[in-house]
Amino acid sequence: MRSDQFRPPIILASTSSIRRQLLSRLNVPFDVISPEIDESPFERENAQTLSCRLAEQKAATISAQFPHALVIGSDQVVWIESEPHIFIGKPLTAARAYEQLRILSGKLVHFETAVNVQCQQLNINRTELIRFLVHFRNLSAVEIQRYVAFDQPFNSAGSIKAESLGISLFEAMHGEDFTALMGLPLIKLSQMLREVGWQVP
Ligand SMILES: Nc1nc2c(ncn2[C@H]2C[C@H](O)[C@@H](COP(=O)(O)OP(=O)(O)OP(=O)(O)O)O2)c(=O)[nH]1
Repeated sequence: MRSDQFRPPIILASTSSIRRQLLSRLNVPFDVISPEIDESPFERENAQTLSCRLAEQKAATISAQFPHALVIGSDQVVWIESEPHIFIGKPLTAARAYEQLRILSGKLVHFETAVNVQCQQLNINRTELIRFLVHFRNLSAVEIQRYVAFDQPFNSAGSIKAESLGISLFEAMHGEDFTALMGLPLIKLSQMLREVGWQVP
């Protein structure tokens, strides 16, 4: 699509404040509408399939109501290298954040972040999955307590805010896009938006 053609309005299908902050970095106008979907995994569903399916479902829920809009959905699934069928969600409380970080201490942890962009009217529907790997340090109980009290990562899958003090919990990290670790892969999303005619930058 040429960049001077009709550009559908953008809707971010999310309840996540960090996703809203991240999308704002791309300097495109957008609205935010929360999708109410069941995020439970299917029987024997792996992390990559789950992440892509939920990102698509979130966007589809909003796209059905606004077929003319370009809807963005995203989902992140976190799992430990040694236990691929146990998914780590958002802790929601300090106690569960503390518990999660005790489990993640010293482990190799995968953050699978999918992003879906769809527009019914323009017959667009594309999903990309960006993987990010974090090797957590061996964390003491006191370090975990101090961290949880400081960052209060209750709405972050895996109980970390990597852009904040969470980075001090890492031994190493590997991935092509740090914003994918934070919850919305902006390098890939920028490319997807350009391909449907949005000028980013
Ligand atoms: N601030 C921050 N948030 C993170 C980080 N890593 C993950 N998150 C957040 C992004 C998402 O809001 C959340 C991952 O959970 P979900 O993918 O289920 O999204 P959530 O339910 O929060 O929002 P949504 O499904 O989009 O309405 O964790 C991080 O390093 N920093």
